[in-house]
Amino acid sequence: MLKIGDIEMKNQVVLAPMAGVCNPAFRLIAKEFGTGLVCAEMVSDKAILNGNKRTHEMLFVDEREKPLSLQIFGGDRESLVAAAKVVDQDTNADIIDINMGCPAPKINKSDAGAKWLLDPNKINEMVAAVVANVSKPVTVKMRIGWDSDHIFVVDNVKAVADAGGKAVSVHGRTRQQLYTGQADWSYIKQAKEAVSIPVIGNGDVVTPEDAKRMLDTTGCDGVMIGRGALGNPWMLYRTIEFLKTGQLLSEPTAEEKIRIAILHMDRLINLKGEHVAVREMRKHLSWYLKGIKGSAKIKDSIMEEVKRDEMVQILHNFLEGLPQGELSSPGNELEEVEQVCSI
Ligand SMILES: Cc1cc2nc3c(=O)[nH]c(=O)nc-3n(C[C@H](O)[C@H](O)[C@H](O)COP(=O)(O)O)c2cc1C
Repeated sequence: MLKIGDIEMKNQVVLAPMAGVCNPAFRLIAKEFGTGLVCAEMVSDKAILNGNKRTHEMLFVDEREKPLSLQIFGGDRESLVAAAKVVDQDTNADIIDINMGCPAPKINKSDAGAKWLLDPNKINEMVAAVVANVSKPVTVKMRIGWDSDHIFVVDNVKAVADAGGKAVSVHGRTRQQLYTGQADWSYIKQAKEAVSIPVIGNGDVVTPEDAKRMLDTTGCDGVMIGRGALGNPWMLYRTIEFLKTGQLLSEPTAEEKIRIAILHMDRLINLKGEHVAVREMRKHLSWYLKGIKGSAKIKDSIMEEVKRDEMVQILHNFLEGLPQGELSSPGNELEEVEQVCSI
């Protein structure tokens, strides 16, 4: 089981933090699909300290999302500690996570994200300073290293553990790799063997079988899923069920995908208003529709749509035009979904 500090997750499946994706609308869906721990998108320490309205919204945590991990990033110890204190005292988050994996040049230029990976001593001092100033458990999410010549993952996870960090997530790629190549899970195994705090493995888990293979081959305590869950929160509950029972549930029907996509859009509208939400939803809809035969022909109209009701109409018209077989496949997955999730 996955336990971080005193917080026990109900399973080992973790939704990865994803900027532009992991807001309360999607996190809640992931939670309703059974996910043990959901992570919020990263928030800048400076933005937290400046306290603008948008950042304040990013710190909002719905009671139903708990346990939830809220991730902050920054390159300066003082401001990271100060931002962590705000998250500790003023938010409903359960865990404070520090980003040490972001490869964006703009972020690395200010010594934040993956830049930390070059110096285990700095990591140790910074994590210790955050831990000393907050009461919530502190965790770190990192890549294995900066580039193939600077892979300090073992020293870095030890630095986190020695500083009082309560868990570490390891994405099996270097900063230089960005998202290319394949995540190297052997480093996740090395990390797990180096520390006694929980290690959450991450990188290229796109099927329930991948998740089991990662747990079995690395010995990690939890499995973090990012891109595999985009437009596909079923991946999360199918993984949970597969790990629990060994049973591989069938994929959702087109009808089910569209039902959840509309629920996602409506929650996003509640959160951000129709103007922003419908535009933001375009990318999600293209993910939800992936793999549904014939969906390419509505992609253009979705990309241009600005109104919720018209978007729903496009989706319903598309569904009506689908042959019966596309609506319900042989497995009774609608029933399976209802059993597993509460929506
Ligand atoms: C759209 C997107 C946004 C991301 N944003 C964050 C983020 O805010 N914080 C973070 O630590 N990682 C972020 N990541 C990295 C993921 O958390 C994860 O480490 C990476 O996608 C590898 O896992 P995967 O193969 O399961 O996708 C992001 C990834 C994607 C695709």
